Amino acid sequence: MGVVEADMRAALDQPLLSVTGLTKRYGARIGCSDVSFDLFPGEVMGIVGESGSGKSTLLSCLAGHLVPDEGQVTYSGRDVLAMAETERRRLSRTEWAYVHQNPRDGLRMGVSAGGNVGERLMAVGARHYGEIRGAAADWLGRVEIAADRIDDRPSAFSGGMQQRLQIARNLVTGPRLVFMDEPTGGLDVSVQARLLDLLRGLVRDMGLSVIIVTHDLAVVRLLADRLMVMKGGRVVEQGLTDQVLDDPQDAYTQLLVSSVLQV
Ligand SMILES: Nc1ncnc2c1ncn2[C@@H]1O[C@H](COP(=O)(O)OP(=O)(O)OP(=O)(O)O)[C@@H](O)[C@H]1O
Repeated sequence: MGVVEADMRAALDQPLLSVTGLTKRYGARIGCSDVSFDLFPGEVMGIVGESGSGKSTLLSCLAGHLVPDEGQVTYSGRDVLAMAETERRRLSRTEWAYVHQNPRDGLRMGVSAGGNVGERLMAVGARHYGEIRGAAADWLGRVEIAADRIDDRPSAFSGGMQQRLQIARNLVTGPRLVFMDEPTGGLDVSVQARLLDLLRGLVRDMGLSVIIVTHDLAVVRLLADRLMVMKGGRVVEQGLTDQVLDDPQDAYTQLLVSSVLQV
């Protein structure tokens, strides 16, 4: 084995994100409690659980939108919670991305579709107008938005198109770690299926590491390598997605899986 290959193997053996004992309280109420897991490069982890189980709180703590009360988060060997705000912001613009459930929260509605994608490149230093527009056009194509819509504002787009635009805006800078909060929530079933297919292709092609929060087990079945089930702020079960869904060990997971099968 060559030195470069050995180095790459060693890097892949290290978790990209390592979380230990993460706890967030809202006064006396528990948001999430004692959450621990490792996420490896190129891995997709799904977080499922009923409403109020702590999924969004956990994702917000991981992405740096909320400060946890206890625990450790290490990204690529760096202590995220000890980072200066400027450094964490830089990570959020470069190596991380965050896809919101509501595209309006992740897009600038008053800026054209091309501008929405292009300004992310400018935020990481791109200056050449022709190249920025070229990259934006390329990314609109990758998320199946017609080239002649590049100058339209997102408010003129359907919900599914807005979500695809939000994904393009997030991925244009080539992040390594993407946080997704119910990315298919609020969309029609047929639109969801198309979006999921697109997401799956992008995740695979770009080798992305993803943490995806959803209440939809079909979404994790399709996208996630590993699955974490939450209830009352705690992780009740985690493991390989197929294993957890086909042979759930925890009583709550069994209920969750069987309730979906009965629908
Ligand atoms: N800003 C807040 N102030 C007080 N309590 C909060 C706040 N945000 C969340 N909580 C509480 O923390 C717990 C976890 O909520 P969280 O929103 O993380 O769950 P969730 O699994 O994401 O739910 P949903 O699927 O409905 O978004 C709940 O008991 C909730 O009431």
